[in-house]
Amino acid sequence: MPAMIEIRDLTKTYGRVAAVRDVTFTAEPGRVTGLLGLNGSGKSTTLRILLGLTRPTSGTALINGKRYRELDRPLRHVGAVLEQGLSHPGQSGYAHLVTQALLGGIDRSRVGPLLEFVGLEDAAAKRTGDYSLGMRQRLAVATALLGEPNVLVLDEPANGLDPPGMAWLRELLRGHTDAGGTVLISSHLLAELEQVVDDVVIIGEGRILAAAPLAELAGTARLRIRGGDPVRLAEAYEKAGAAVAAEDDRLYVGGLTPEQAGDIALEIQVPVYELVAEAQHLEDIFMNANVAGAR
Ligand SMILES: Nc1ncnc2c1ncn2[C@@H]1O[C@H](COP(=O)(O)OP(=O)(O)OP(=O)(O)O)[C@@H](O)[C@H]1O
Repeated sequence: MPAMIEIRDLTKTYGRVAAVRDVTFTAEPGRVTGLLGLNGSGKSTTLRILLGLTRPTSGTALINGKRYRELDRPLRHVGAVLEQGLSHPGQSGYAHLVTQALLGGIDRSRVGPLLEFVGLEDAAAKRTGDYSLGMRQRLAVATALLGEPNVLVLDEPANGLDPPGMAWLRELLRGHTDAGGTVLISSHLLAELEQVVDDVVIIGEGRILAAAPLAELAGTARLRIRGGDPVRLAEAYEKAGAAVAAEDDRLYVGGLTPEQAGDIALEIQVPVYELVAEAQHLEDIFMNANVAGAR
């Protein structure tokens, strides 16, 4: 079976607070899926349910077709890097990995090569309490890879990584998906994520605001239009099914090609002074989704 993550109709309420509401999305094999949201939007809750650390109020979160608790030898299916970090600061990186290997029923012979793989071979004997934040992230990634899982789940892995560390992580994740693995990564660092994700899931106040391939979201360039009668232009574009936002004397129009927008202006006899197709960055996509979600 291909490695994948399937979240369906997931809801989690804490008393009267709905941390996650009716969340549905999939993270597919061979692709890096980014789960994006502001603080408190429900990212961690979704990931914690996926990893069997929190019970959902309703709905399902499956890894390779099963709930985490139903997985036989879960570390062989899924490796996770969560925010809370490592438990024992007095242990060396090597000892930490050996302990985790033993707990997970994994041969300790994997530890040496893994330390090398994440670039910690020279720090293997050092106490993890003396590790830098970046080194701790590398060790957390090594821990996640212990069972050679085909699914990787990373909660805010970019925190604490410097630019070379980020480049290292990007390459590692790309290698994982090139080999057919699945990666789900949560973050609010949009510029960093933009360089690594294939698919984007935007979550706000516990709800999915957008879910699509990045290329599709970024490719739907919006048009910036300045014309003689913005009000009539906006009406005509909306009638044609476009999403229109006005700012000063400019309109931002989504869902039309430049040709369509020009033809419509000609039809209603409104002159156009400026018409620009703007490519969207992940940051714009994210902000637009949150603005639309708040309406
Ligand atoms: N154990 C809990 N008890 C009560 N409320 C909770 C609990 N865990 C999360 N929440 C609430 O659920 C909402 C979503 O929290 P969650 O941690 O999933 O967000 P997040 O997107 O991961 O944010 P962050 O980036 O800050 O970690 C928040 O309003 C939070 O206060």
